[in-house]
Amino acid sequence: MIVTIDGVAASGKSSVSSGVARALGIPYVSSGLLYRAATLLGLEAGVDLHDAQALLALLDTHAPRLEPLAEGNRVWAGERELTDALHSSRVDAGVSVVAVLPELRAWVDAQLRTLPEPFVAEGRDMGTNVFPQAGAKFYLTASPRIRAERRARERPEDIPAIEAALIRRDAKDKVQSAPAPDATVIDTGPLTLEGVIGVILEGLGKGS
Ligand SMILES: Nc1ncnc2c1ncn2[C@@H]1O[C@H](COP(=O)(O)OP(=O)(O)OP(=O)(O)O)[C@@H](O)[C@H]1O
Ligand SMILES: Nc1ccn([C@H]2C[C@H](O)[C@@H](COP(=O)(O)O)O2)c(=O)n1
Repeated sequence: MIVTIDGVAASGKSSVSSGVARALGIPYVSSGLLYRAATLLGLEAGVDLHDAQALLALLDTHAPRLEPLAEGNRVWAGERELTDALHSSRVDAGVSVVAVLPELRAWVDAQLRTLPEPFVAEGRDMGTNVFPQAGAKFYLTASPRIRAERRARERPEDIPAIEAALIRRDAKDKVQSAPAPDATVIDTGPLTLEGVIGVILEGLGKGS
């Protein structure tokens, strides 16, 4: 079984997916971390983030791999753990450039499609492009202000700066971020994290 949870930036995809995965006793898969890993490696090597061939060469050398655990995904490049470095504002600002490159999308999709079921997959195009056959699909939204207020609890920048960056990233990610026609769209704005997880479990017939 595959459950997909897509949505806009900072809409709660990874927190919600982790909660749903733990309730189901299966892993979740954070596809955005692979785009973030490619971005981090590109920034560290000083390559042009528009240069797909240079990025693919780095991915070939460092071979980053996703460890999809229910409590939180980790990314490794050989013995080095990249996870903590993947959510900096620098990576946030560059990742949308990398994520529109067809060659990079093909690389991420190929990694994801090797993973053994069952799992919850979160990202932008899990329900549309990568796993169109998924048994259940959800799509999370919330206003930019609410998302910025939530994110401000974990970043040093102030709410207006985070909100502006989220609006910019939404625009850049728009092409690959449309909800699947058969996805249940959830406005998380008025809901707590536990509330969103509860709505999804209810939708899966696993509610309490
Ligand atoms: N319904 C909610 N109510 C309150 N806080 C929430 C809710 N959903 C998520 N959060 C909080 O919002 C922040 C962003 O959530 P999270 O990192 O899961 O989003 P994301 O969509 O995976 O982000 P990104 O697109 O940047 O990877 C976290 O601090 C999380 O705890
Ligand atoms: N399936 C996906 C997952 C992610 N992306 C892009 C869009 C984001 O800007 C970036 C990081 O994702 P996040 O950690 O914010 O979920 O990667 C995508 O295009 N497709």
